[in-house]
Amino acid sequence: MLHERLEPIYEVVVERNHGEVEFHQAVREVLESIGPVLAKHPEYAEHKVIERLCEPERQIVFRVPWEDDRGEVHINRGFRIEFNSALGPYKGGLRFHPSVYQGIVKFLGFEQVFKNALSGLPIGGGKGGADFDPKGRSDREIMRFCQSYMTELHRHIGEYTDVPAGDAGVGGREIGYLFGQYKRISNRYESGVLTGKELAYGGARVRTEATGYGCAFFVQEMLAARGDSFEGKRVVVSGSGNVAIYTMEKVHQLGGIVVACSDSDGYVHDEQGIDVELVKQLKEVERGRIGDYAQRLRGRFLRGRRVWEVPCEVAMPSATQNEINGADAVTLVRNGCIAVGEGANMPCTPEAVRAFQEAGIAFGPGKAANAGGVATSALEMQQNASRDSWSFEFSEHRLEEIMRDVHARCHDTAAEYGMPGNYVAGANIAGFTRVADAMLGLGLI
Ligand SMILES: NC(=O)C1=CN([C@@H]2O[C@H](COP(=O)(O)OP(=O)(O)OC[C@H]3O[C@@H](n4cnc5c(N)ncnc54)[C@H](OP(=O)(O)O)[C@@H]3O)[C@@H](O)[C@H]2O)C=CC1
Ligand SMILES: O=C(O)CCC(=O)C(=O)O
Repeated sequence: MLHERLEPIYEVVVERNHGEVEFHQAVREVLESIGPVLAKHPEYAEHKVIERLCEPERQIVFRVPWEDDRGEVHINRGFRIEFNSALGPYKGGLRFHPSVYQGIVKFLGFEQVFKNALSGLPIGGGKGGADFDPKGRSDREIMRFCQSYMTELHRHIGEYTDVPAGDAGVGGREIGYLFGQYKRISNRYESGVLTGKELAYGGARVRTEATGYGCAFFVQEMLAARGDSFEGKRVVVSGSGNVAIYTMEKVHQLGGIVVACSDSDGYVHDEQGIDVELVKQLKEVERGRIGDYAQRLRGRFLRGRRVWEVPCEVAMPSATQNEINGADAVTLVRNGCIAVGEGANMPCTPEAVRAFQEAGIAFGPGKAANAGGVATSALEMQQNASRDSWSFEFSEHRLEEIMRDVHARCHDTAAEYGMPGNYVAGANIAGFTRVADAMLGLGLI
């Protein structure tokens, strides 16, 4: 249910952003949480802060022409949504996936605004991408696509303006090609213009691991708040990309056992515990399919099946939006799940979130649980600005501290507003109030 002042705002969002259902979903979830804030802070409504927050500051849509290895020309559509810069330069990743359209980029940008606020760091929110499918493309094709994409994007970004990074389909290889093209056409070695770079050209240690490690740290905090830990827990992780791989690695270090992971073909089930080095080899080096895991080592590959049918105590969705529906959530709860940490952005449908909350399990929403990636990107910006390079140990320690703070902010805010244990409300309210206060201070812009 929405607060009476928020229902008309939501209706306008739906009308003005026709058909962008993922964006509507993300807005509704935040609006459902912030009703109690309006009672305490009428100034937010008076200055139309919420209406302003729902409208991106700038939306860029552009043509990306490129040529494949056979000489055929392709045209993709590129996006960058510069959502809110009240707290700092727009910050957020680029997604290359055929499903990308305005509504996906907008939902991701909107989530990013609150996530970045929650991190406590000086970064605004933005997101971008293209409806380009990198699967099966050669390195040269990826390079040509990235160069064409950056040929337009370069005029919109900068260390003090907008700092993109990776997201699904965009990792170190793509960031390298994007940075190379930016450097060439701007004639500036502006390290802080992109994050997620390789160490050889201004990258930061732990950025590759940060989203997954951070999510494991967040779940560890939620379990500790209930007097529990990862020790001996069966864990299911979806996906087998960047977030999933480093979630699995850290869960194992913290004493849990990841028994299943997936890709869009199906899932692999390994009761002895997923061998993360093999997944790295299959996915990061060979850019292959998770189905090969069982043939190479052990376990079973179940094609076309849903990974959430595997019994576990902790579920960590790390693939894509809306990948756990209401029925999956009921199955997880029935099978003994006690905690969920969202590594992906908005992987649980509203029905799934409701089922988890009604069952009283610890539920960490993405804008809190996966904030470690963007937070470590902000640390990369800090190192670039000071021409410094921190050790792995120091960087990981900073990440762990940040995730502990994010957890505390959500936990304490939920309690302050009379909803103890509700991390969704805590994350939305804490993120919202930090951005809203900055927007009030900056005047009507
Ligand atoms: N990278 C980062 O730093 C951050 C990422 N995120 C979020 O985490 C999620 C994953 O990102 P990331 O790991 O970087 O992306 P990657 O592209 O590295 O990996 C995505 C993984 O998810 C799998 N996948 C995609 N769709 C499905 C599906 N429908 N069912 C099962 N598996 C699927 C992919 O499989 P396949 O290869 O078959 O497509 C792949 O294994 C996204 O929601 C992203 O927005 C959030 C914060 C930061
Ligand atoms: O590191 C970044 O700037 C972006 C990370 C990201 O895209 C996300 O948090 O969803």
